[in-house]
Amino acid sequence: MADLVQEEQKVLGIDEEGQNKGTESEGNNNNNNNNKRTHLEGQGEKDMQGNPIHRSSSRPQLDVSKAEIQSNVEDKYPTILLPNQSDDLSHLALDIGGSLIKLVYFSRHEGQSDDDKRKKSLKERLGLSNGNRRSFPILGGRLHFVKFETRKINECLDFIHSKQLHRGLESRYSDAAANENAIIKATGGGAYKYTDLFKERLGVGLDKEDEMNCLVAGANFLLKAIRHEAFTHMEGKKEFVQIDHNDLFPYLLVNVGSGVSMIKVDGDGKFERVSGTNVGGGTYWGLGRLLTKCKSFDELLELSQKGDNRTIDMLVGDIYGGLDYSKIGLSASTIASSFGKTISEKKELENYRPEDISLSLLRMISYNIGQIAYLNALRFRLKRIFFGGFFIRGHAYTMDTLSFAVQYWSNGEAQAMFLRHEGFLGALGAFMSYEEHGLDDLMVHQLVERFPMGAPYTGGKIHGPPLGDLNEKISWMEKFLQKGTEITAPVPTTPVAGTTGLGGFEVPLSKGSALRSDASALNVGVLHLVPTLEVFPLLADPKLYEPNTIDLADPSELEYWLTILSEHLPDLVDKAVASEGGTDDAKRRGDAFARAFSAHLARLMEEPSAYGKLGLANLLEMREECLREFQFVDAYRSIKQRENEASLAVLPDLFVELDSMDEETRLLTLIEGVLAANIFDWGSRACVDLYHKGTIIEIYRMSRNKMRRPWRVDDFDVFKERMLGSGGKKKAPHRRALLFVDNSGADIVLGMLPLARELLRRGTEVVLVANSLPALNDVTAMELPDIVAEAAKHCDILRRAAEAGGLLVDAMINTDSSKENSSSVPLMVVENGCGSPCIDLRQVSSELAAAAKDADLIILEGMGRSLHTNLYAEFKCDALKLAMVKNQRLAEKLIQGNIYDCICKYQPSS
Ligand SMILES: CC(C)(COP(=O)(O)O)[C@@H](O)C(=O)NCCC(=O)O
Ligand SMILES: [Mn+2]
Repeated sequence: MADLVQEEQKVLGIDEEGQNKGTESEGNNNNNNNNKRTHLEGQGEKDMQGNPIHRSSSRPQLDVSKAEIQSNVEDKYPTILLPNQSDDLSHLALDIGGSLIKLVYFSRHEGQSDDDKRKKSLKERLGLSNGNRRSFPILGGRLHFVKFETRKINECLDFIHSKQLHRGLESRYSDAAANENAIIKATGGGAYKYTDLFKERLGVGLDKEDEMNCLVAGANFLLKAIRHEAFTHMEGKKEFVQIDHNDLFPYLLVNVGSGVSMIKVDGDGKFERVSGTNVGGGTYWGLGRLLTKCKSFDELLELSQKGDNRTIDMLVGDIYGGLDYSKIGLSASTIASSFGKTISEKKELENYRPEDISLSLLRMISYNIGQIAYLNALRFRLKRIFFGGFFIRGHAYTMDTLSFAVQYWSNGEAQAMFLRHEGFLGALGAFMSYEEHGLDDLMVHQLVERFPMGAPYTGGKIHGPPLGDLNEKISWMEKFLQKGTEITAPVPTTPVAGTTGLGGFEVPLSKGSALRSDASALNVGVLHLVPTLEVFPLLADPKLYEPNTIDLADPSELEYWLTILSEHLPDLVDKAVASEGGTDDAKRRGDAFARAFSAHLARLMEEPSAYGKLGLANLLEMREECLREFQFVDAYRSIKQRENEASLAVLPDLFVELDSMDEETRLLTLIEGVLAANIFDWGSRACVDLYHKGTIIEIYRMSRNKMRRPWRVDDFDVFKERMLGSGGKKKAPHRRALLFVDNSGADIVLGMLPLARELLRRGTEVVLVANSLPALNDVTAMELPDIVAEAAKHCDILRRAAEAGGLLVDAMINTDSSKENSSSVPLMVVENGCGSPCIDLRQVSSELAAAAKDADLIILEGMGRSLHTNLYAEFKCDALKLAMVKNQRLAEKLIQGNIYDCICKYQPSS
């Protein structure tokens, strides 16, 4: 296959037009639902200008038209869908501290689309029952994390009001009209201090929740529900840690606020404050302010970054004439006495640099806290210490100092850890105290964190109200062109020529400069709660499963892939804009998308762990999500259509050719066909270049002709033996095969469908597993029934199987068919629950999980699903991984081969 590169030159004639045709702009249908909100009336309540608001009831106004119970009859607590409910119902909780107000709010977005109905009826027909799946009190939604400075509390109130977050919080059980009963759960001192203000401005009361309770509830939720929430921080290096939920308790939670609380946590709601110290964040800030004249805590912290504490602290070396005190294990650089050097010198405060003072103070307080924390861990035999509280603030030096202290005093036995959402522990805990949200039951696989534009500026930093609707986002991105570096955010710093696309990403000016003192701060995304997601049941051991093959913690890998994604951008933007009819609105959105995605790339370049532990799969998904955020629904739709049509036109010939072969030759030809057709990949730079040089069919033929065995990874013979038997001995066919399909066009039509047909012919049920949402040119579960229906016109096997599987009903060809009256094993389609070129099998759709129950063969196809992710995954059943490697670096790294080499990796169930 390697000489395909030379072969490219010979192929002529394709152009990549088409993506502009047949598509219409869907316009910029902003979802600014706030405007649609029903008018509420009430007595005595005031709006933001102080005018009375009239409300008809204390409850949120729901549009219950077409309400439907969504569950099986046997479900005890059925969920009720309100398809016409126009806006989110929200829960809001607050942690009002001395310097920051933290908000956690929940928004619900769910409706039953036609596709949901299709899936439901398909599942019923195929008997894919919900099994023992529970029903959920929440339908799914999003948890948002936002911060405001307490001194700007009015901004916070405006934000709550503009998003109407205080509505829908009234008791859901009572019809009482009195809005005075409306409450928001709140913790922190400000919950007491600002009660009247909230009542006056928003007409709601603050229901105070105990701070300690909230901290623990928040920490427990995060540690159990969020993957890689915790991280260690040593010598400037973050490492995310996966904590086993069954081995979480007990732990020590050290909350470093103004003072310090040390809490031994033994379980949910089970904790005890075992110690504390009055020397904490308030001490640092108070002393620091007096000694340095700094105006803010952040300013003081920033100063410390440029400090040298040796001018202030007395070191062991100062006492021992530059030598270590090795007898008791103290090096010359160990601090013997914080601020000790100042006694012997005849200097006044003005003679010391504020930077050095700040650093000495920081080290003094952090070491002290670290040491007391360690002693308490020792006292109760706790091996993990989690630090949180406003003093930490993701500040690298503080974390390093605390870690060093714990490591030093415990001789490496205990470990200091930090939490990505540490600033939100209290608010989250207050949120958890609402009883009816059902959040405490959520599990890791039901949560997906996403980083929309706006999240970096709300969750991670204080920037006032986040960007709400699309138009706001676009104009905000446009402002960067004018404002450039003035805005403290991870954005490209220079305007880019051309209408669409950015040529590359630019890293904001250096770390530690005035521009960004928070370079190492972590972003907190929006948590999507998807109760229907499940762990793929056929994973051999979910605990050992790691989807990503490439480790982006390796800086050279990260740089390579960020650069690749950046280079792809202009082309992707062109496709996206064309897919929306090339209108001015689409161009504007395209530009904004390019800037937004470049900003993410730049942020990652600057701080690789800014978004937590990311693999290549996450990066590729982030690109798709970013497109969706700017309302590019399906950038490759016309390319997909065109390639489907071209491939379907030659499919009958392929069937004839295959049917003339003996079983063995046919199986080989089929696998060759899958590998060859995987070349149609619009996500690969090399392949896209190739498409300029030939028609779809020419490229497919050429690729087929080059499919000489042995492939770079070639387990075909073992697979063949399982399929066809050996030495005259036949083997029972597989019961059910799950085929994880990849691209549209030749890949699905000339590759995977013929393979599915062969399995069906042998009596194996086939489930085609496709994306729930578009990603590059991948075929989606929505698109598949039509493609199958078209293919079935030329093939009885497919037709009968598709009828048996209910697919032709979906494609509206034969509405009378059912499983019972067909003699064939069924061909089915299920969605996989994702919208990315890769697949993380820890989070798949419930349909797929249900379909997997009876499966004894899985076939993963394509680079995204079987190379970038899952190459090393092990399964409980037979697994075949098929892909063409369409990237030179990856080929060299993973299979010591070349671009266009193929893998056919077969792993029989053990
Ligand atoms: C995005 C992809 C994983 C899609 O591959 P597929 O799963 O369709 O085989 C792949 O095209 C890819 O890794 N592209 C980026 C690298 C490159 O342009 O070479
Ligand atoms: Mn693909």
